Amino acid sequence: MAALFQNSESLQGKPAEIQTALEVENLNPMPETKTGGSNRFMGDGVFLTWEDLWVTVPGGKSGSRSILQGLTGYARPGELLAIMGPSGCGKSTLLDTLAGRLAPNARQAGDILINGRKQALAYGTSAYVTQDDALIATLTVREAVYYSAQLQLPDTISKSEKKERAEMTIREMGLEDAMNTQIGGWGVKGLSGGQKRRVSICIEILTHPKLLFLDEPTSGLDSAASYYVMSRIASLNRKDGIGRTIIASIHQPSSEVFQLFHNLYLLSVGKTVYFGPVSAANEFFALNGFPCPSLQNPSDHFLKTINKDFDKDIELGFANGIPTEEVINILVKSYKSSDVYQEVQKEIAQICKQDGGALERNESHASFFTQCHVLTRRSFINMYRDLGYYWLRLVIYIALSGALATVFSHLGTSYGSIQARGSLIMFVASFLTFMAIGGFPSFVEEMKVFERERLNGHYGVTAFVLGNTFSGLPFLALVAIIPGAIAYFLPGLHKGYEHFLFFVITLFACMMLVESLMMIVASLVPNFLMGIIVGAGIQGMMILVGGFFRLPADLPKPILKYPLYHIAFHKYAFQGLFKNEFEGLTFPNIQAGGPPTIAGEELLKQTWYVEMAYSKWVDLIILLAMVVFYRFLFLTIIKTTEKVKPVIAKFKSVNRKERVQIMANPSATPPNG
Ligand SMILES: Nc1ncnc2c1ncn2[C@@H]1O[C@H](COP(=O)(O)OP(=O)(O)OP(=O)(O)O)[C@@H](O)[C@H]1O
Repeated sequence: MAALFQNSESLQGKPAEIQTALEVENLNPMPETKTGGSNRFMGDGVFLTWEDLWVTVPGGKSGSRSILQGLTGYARPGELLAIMGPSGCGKSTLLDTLAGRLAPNARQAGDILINGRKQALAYGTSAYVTQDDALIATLTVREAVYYSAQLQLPDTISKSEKKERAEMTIREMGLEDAMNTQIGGWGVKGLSGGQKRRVSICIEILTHPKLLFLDEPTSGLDSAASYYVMSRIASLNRKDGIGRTIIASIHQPSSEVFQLFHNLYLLSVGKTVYFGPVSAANEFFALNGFPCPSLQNPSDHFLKTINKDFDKDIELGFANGIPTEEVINILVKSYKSSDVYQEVQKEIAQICKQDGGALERNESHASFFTQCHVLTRRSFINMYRDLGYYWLRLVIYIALSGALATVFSHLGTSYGSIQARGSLIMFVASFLTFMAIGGFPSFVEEMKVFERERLNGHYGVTAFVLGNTFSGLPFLALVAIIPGAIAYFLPGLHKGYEHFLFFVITLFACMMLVESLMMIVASLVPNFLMGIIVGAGIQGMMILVGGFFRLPADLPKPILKYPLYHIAFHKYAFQGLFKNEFEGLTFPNIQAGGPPTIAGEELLKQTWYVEMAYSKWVDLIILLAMVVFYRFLFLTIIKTTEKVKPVIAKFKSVNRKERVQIMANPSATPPNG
């Protein structure tokens, strides 16, 4: 092995072969790329380096297990780096760590530098095609990519040019025939998994990002489509004369696809088995006693050699009769002592010496107004097409209002109608508003798309919140007016359109409040089931202390003293609706010895202890102010999370003592548990 790695001459011909292949395809006319020769002419490109990178998560006997162990490497402009390894070896974790998107429970240590500087990535500094496709299921391929183009490209580019850029990218990804097909999701069959992958790629390469991460871009694709897609990604390097830095994790590349890559990062159980030129990997394996059989795809051979998941299956046998764990250790050790590794370190030192500039955020260049406008339209179309977002709710609300109208039919103005009116209002203010929780699953899906687009810098948080708010208004109005009219007029609540208007606006405000509350929940608990439970629990508590089930004066002191009673929006909904209903009405009094009639105002004061110091319109204004406050709170939470995450990451770095422990006993904390 030493011969190969001491004599870099032996490596020189191979990139040229690859180069020739690429030039034939006219895809990737990049200059020679060999170990030790960084592309310094790529002045505007991004050099990414990482040294002694560790990632640990809670678990294992010692309380933490290491997913990545001391990884070192670099990615240079104009080059494609392939991260390969068996399933579960840490490929996605490496990409996430490099892209600054490590999971909250993980801790990292080691240096990741951009152009030789420490810089926090994410939120627009790079583009990342994640393993899961977070797309809006109701949009067609054309719409999804075009909306993205409108959000990401500057206002100076005309609409027709944006459309043309979007459609060209779709065609480049081989999706022309699916241009008008809905993406699809649960319940709606749309694109295949491989087609969705390609839509995700389209969206992220529209702006030709300087630093691009792709997590298994070819999963779900056949070998021809994989080659085609990877070729297009490689061809980004030809655009505008700027070299792009592209890092992709990849499973089972065909030999053709494999040759599109310049460097290979081979991982197993979180350790570096090999990092260097693709062309030299074969020799590295051969010199360590694991040569690739002729006629076998080298990438298949590498993965088979370092996959220990099936060691227990004697039938499959081991490479050269050696247990795979041992094979991995041999390769890891051998690599660490190779000249290639020395070259890698020299190269990193060279890169770090350069006075590179900080990587600018690739924030949306569309104006704030354009972002709001496009997001409102996109969200409106999604809400309109997604049956579960509002339409199903409208149907259920109509059915419930019909049931309400039947149960409370012919209310009249008898003494008994006092209690019936109170119960009807209570049902509307609590249960009908509670039902607004029904849009949560659709909202969670929307939040996944937001998370991806936000991290990739497509638009700002404020534009998203405004877009989502404006787009939902017509639907909420519809859900408030139609079922509201059924529940109001059929039983015969307080006559007069002013009273009906107040009833409908209160219902509308309460539903908006529940939606806003669920948005806050979704930003903190981004899990569908947990979110529903948390949201329902909070509302249940608010309903309970809202002043109907227990009269406000009788509520235990802590509930009144502490803010729960005052922040429970049901309090204002109950109060406002009760005032709206009872003020101005009189009822016969059946109690012996009392006056012949009871005024509604008396009932409000003496029976329900409603706060009469202010009018029902004040209650409504408080509700509307709460809507604004809740939306603002949602915005603040997202913005704060963005700022706090990098700070938390700093505090969570793996300390030296832990690293020493892991190194001393690596098998005690295997990345695969
Ligand atoms: N946040 C986390 N908390 C706990 N364990 C984690 C976390 N992230 C990753 N892991 C574990 O680390 C290991 C590596 O995961 P990772 O997703 O990086 O592997 P991978 O090589 O990308 O796998 P695949 O090819 O199957 O996608 C797995 O065992 C996984 O369960």
